[in-house]
Parts: sequence; structure tokens; C-alpha cells
Amino acid sequence: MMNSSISESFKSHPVQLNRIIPLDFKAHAIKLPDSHTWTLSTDNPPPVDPFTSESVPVIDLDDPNVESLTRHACEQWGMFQVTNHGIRIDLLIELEFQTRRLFSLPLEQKLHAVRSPEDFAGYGLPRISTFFPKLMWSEGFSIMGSQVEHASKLWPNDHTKFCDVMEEYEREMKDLTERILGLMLRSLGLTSEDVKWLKPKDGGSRRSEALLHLNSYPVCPDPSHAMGLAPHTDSSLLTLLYQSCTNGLQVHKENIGWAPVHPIAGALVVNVGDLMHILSNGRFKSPMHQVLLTKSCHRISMAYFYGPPVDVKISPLMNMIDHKHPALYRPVTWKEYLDAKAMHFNQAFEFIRNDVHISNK
Ligand SMILES: O=C(O)CCC(=O)C(=O)O
Ligand SMILES: [Fe+2]
Repeated sequence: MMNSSISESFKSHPVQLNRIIPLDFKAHAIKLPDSHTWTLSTDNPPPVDPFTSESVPVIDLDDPNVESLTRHACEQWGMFQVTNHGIRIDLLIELEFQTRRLFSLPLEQKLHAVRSPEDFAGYGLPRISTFFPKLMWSEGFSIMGSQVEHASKLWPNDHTKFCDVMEEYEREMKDLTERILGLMLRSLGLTSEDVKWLKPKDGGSRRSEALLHLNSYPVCPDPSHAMGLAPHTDSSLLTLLYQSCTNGLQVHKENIGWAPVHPIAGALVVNVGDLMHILSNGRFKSPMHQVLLTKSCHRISMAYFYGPPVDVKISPLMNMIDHKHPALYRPVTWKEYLDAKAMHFNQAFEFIRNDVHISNK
């Protein structure tokens, strides 16, 4: 396994096995066990009318105004959907097929590829499970680069297609993420010269890093007392999400509360991550989002988390700072930020804020 910010940070924050091994959801299809019963706050709205409720912008990447639309979406929501992104629909269909094939295996078989307490790759509960007293009604499979080792434990003689599809999807996501990242930075008035550290030419240890995470939210006997994925922000620069066609994702927006992110056939969801929020000196939102469940549909999603090369310090870009807008955060590598997140979860920003830093001296 290559050394990376993600693997190094996970090694320093091992997770207990009871926060890794998922439930046998099929065996609990009638009644929610107490371990998975949540008291949900009343600001979780009842099912919203998809035609009237406000939601994140949908941006056609071929739109002549794409930069200003992107800036507006990042400032207002921190999330938007993109169409005309160039990812082939047959690749998305195959990706969904292979993901459903994985999660429909019996639990005993999936456990052959279970994550170890210090690792991030393989099968298990959402990583954020350590921060909540109750467990989430979901399971995941994390991939970085090639996943032959774990996939061959799932399908000893039949994993080649799965690995080929995942690797092709990772390559496509890398190109598209870098394209959208460039778009966001240009929308802030930056040139590629300002951010040349993001795409170093020498490769090697200075490559950007990424993680593909497959999520599965089985049908749930009591969705109003269960949680698919609890509210969180993403620790990446940017996350690209394919959510196929099942509802459940919600994003939080000031003055609106939780808004549904409706699946649009073939579209991808772009989510501003915490590091992009830091780079933009707070101008772009890193939005809180969550996933709710249904009684009848098994939701799956594939999240591609993109981050900077291992030795790059992320800090508010010079162009975003002036006397009216002082730098809000101190410089951090991705590993340092992941460590802060592993300890302080949704309060991590407070620990890298400049004022906290200064008062700690
Ligand atoms: O399943 C989803 O739509 C959301 C996934 C997500 O937020 C994550 O993996 O961080
Ligand atoms: Fe997320």
C-alpha cells in the first residue's frame, strides 16, 4: 500500500471493530434494532415535494456562463449538479451494476474484505460512525487506486471486471475533478500559475490523492428512526458523487434547512470540501449533508474524494486575502486536516482557525 495522507491519518486513529462491522441488514428487515434507532430532530422535514422545493443548481458544463454559475453555486450552496460532463453513460451503468453486485453478496462474504482497524480500504461502516452513539443503516467499500487485493477476497475467480470498471471510473473522475477544480479557481479570478502546486509535473510523491467510496443504504424497516449517513462535511478539496436514481441525499442551507438533492439521470453531484473552503478563505461553503432512508429503495452512491499532494500546505489563497478579509485559517496539509477531523469531527475548523492558533500561543 502506498503512503498517503489518508492512509497515514487512518493509521494514527484506529477504529474499534464494533464501529467497522456492519449489521446483517437482511436479517433485520422487519424491525430496527436498538443499536440503530436514532432520535431524529424535528427539523428533518417530512418527504418534500420534488417539484416545489428549492434545491442545488444544475449546471451544464457547456454553458457559456459556466464560471459565474459555478461561483454562485459554490458561494450559496457549496453543492451543485453537473450535466454534459463527458462521462459515458455506459460507464455509469456498469459502475452501478458492479456496486450493487458487491453489496448484494451475503454479509459473511463481504466480511472477507473487511477494513482493518488502521486501514481505510475495504468493506465496513461509514468512517464517521465513531462519533455517534447509534449506528447508521449503511455500509461502504473504499478503494484507492487498484483494489485487486480486496476484490479477490470477495470474488476469488471473478473480480477482474469489477476492478477494471472501478479503475476506469477513478481515471475519469480524476480528469473531471481537475477540470471542475480549475473552473472553480478561475471563477475566483485565479490563473493556473497561482495554483501550480495543484498539478505538479514531476508526478511521484507529489501526485494529488483520491479515494473512491462506494456507499450502500439498504431498505429500512423504520426510516424515520434511522440514519443513512449522519450530517457531516467532506474533508476533501472536492467530492464528485454519482447517486444513480434513488432519493435520500440532503444538503443544509442557511435560511432553508435541509434541502433534497434530487437524482437527475446521468448527472453528477459536485460537493465543495473543507479544503476548498479553506483555499477560498471561507468564500465557498463546505456544506453539511446527510442521507435519509426509505422503506422501498436500496440507495447506492459512489463518492470520489479528491485532495492535494501529500506535502502541500493548504491555506487561504493570496488573492482571497485583503485588509477586510484576513486569512481565516492557518496552513495545513491534508494529513494534518484529516487528523483534526478524526479528533474533532464537525468542529475541526475551530482548531485551525487563526484566532484559535494565536490565542493558544
Ligand atoms: O450517499 C450519498 O449521497 C452521500 C455520500 C457522502 O456524503 C459521503 O460518502 O461522504
Ligand atoms: Fe459526504
